[in-house]
Amino acid sequence: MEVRGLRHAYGRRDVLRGVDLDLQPGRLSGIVGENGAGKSTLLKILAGELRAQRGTVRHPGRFGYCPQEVVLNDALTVRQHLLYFKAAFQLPDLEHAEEIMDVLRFSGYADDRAGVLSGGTRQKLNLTLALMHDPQVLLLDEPYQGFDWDTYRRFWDLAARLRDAGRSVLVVSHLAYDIERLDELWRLDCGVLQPYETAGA
Ligand SMILES: Nc1ncnc2c1ncn2[C@@H]1O[C@H](COP(=O)(O)OP(=O)(O)OP(=O)(O)O)[C@@H](O)[C@H]1O
Repeated sequence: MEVRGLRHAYGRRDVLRGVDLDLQPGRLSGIVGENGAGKSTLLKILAGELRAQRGTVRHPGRFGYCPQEVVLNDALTVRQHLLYFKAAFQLPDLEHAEEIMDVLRFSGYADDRAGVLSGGTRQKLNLTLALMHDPQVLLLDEPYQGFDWDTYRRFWDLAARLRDAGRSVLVVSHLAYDIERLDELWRLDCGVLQPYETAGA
């Protein structure tokens, strides 16, 4: 994915002031920034959910987007969500989705309605829906929010496996935990991306 010169403002509030970013296959990348720095705005633009006022986003293939806010239908079961997305992604089966559910340890919830799931389990479903079509580029906005420690570690193992399989994985967070797991890390500060090290953190 190649991003050049992204600029975006909400009214008079400049949020992105010229963001350039290259996401390479087989790289696990991170972006950190304070609350309100513009991380979700950037990911929404990369995912095509929001149109930037200036700049370009180019990507060669399919991508997966895990938004910060979980978008589920409370009346549908976990399995019904998977079937809905299977149809949308035109997948032959749910094999990959079931593997991810197994890694995240929530296969036992397949017949539960989303409305009764715990926050962490809703997030597991959110992440599974973003990954189940095996996208080449993964855009993950605070993907481990609500995860317990064990699930958090499993998430990173999964992210590393996807990277090793040649996917581009971008993880956005307000906290720079576990930065040694990343191949590269930027800080979104004052509307531009800086290498994390040069930010002096
Ligand atoms: N739809 C909107 N209309 C107006 N302002 C917005 C809108 N969405 C975001 N903002 C503002 O833009 C700024 C960046 O918001 P954004 O959600 O991108 O930040 P963030 O880095 O993801 O924050 P957090 O870490 O708290 O999730 C904030 O000041 C926010 O209030």
